[in-house]
Amino acid sequence: MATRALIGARSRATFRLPASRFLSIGPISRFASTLVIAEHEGGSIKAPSLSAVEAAKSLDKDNSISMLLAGSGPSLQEAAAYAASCHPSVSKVLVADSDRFMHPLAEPWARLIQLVQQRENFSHIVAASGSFGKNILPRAAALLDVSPVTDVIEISESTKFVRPIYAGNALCTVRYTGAHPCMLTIRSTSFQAQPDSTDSKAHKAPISQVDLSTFEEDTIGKSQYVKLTSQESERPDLGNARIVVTGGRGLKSAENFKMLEKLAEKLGAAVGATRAAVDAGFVPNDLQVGQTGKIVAPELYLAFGVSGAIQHLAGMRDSKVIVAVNKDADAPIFQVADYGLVGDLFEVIPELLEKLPEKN
Ligand SMILES: Cc1cc2nc3c(=O)[nH]c(=O)nc-3n(C[C@H](O)[C@H](O)[C@H](O)COP(=O)(O)OP(=O)(O)OC[C@H]3O[C@@H](n4cnc5c(N)ncnc54)[C@H](O)[C@@H]3O)c2cc1C
Repeated sequence: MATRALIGARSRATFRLPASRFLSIGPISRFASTLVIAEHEGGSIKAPSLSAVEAAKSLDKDNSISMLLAGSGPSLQEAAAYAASCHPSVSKVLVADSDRFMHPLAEPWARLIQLVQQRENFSHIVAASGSFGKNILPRAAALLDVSPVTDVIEISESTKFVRPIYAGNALCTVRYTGAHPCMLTIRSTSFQAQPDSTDSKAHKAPISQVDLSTFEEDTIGKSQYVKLTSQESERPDLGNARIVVTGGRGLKSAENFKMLEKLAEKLGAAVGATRAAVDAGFVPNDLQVGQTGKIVAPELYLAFGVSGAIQHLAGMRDSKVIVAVNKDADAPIFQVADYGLVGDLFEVIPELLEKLPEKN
């Protein structure tokens, strides 16, 4: 192997700013009753929505948590049955069954949230901060005339939240003093659902159908569902993977990314990429990690040929262990890495592939 140096100086300091007022219209006064907007697939609730329930739990110890599911067909009913027993803190499952909600378009979903809120008057509405929640929640907030608090990573009181600002370089504490409902998107990596909280045997919440007879179509909605393009892969989902193997511009081509895919297969890991790698067309943009991509916090994050720009760090700096391989000893990624290897990735990856056993 060529000469390499191991360096490992981790400094992931973030500044904490004092609490600031987010809005000042009038305080939320009563106990929390929270609506969690849930995303479902294949008859079960997606993991980030379970994290949203976990976050809702921290709003108030007496919080009553309802989950809203929408869609149509047998998979919706299956998901509703799953939702009823997916988490002991869910006290009710609301189901909106209509072809309008077949696809996650913001317009009909936002109208649905407005309708449900007008009837149930929840104190809080929470969704995970993925593309689903980020698409729907702000529009619903506009219809309800409130300002959402986004990307919450910590809840200390029912109206006091911590969220990252300046691409994750500072943490800001905000107090929501607006009108009902207080609407939040939460980072699922900060509210991991506990394994024992998904015990399906002990708990069954009641399921009720949302009456859609007064549902108003959004007449100004301009988006249209065209098609879903998704990659068939046995690798874990990037957002929830325990190990993430990320490649940057240093990989140089789409062809070279295949090495990284092999490594991910051996490690049972998800593949991630920097924006530069995505922009260069090496991989599709759903693999992008960072400020404008996915936020991940796996147990192990391996970065190959990644410089460590702040916009990339914003998406992975909370990973438990960070390993970086870069030929430039001054690359900023080494400032957040627990283990750093100064070396050529075109030597390191083949050597790793050779030494790691095949996955059973
Ligand atoms: C508003 C905004 C939002 C952004 N959002 C994101 C985001 O979400 N995610 C994101 O990633 N970026 C984002 N960016 C872009 C970001 O600023 C950087 O440009 C990008 O992260 C750089 O990607 P990179 O590290 O792959 O490329 P580079 O910065 O070009 O780094 C490539 C690295 O590879 C190393 N290298 C080269 N060859 C080898 C080799 N053979 N072996 C080992 N190492 C090698 C080099 O030393 C270098 O450090 C955003 C930028 C802006 C302005």
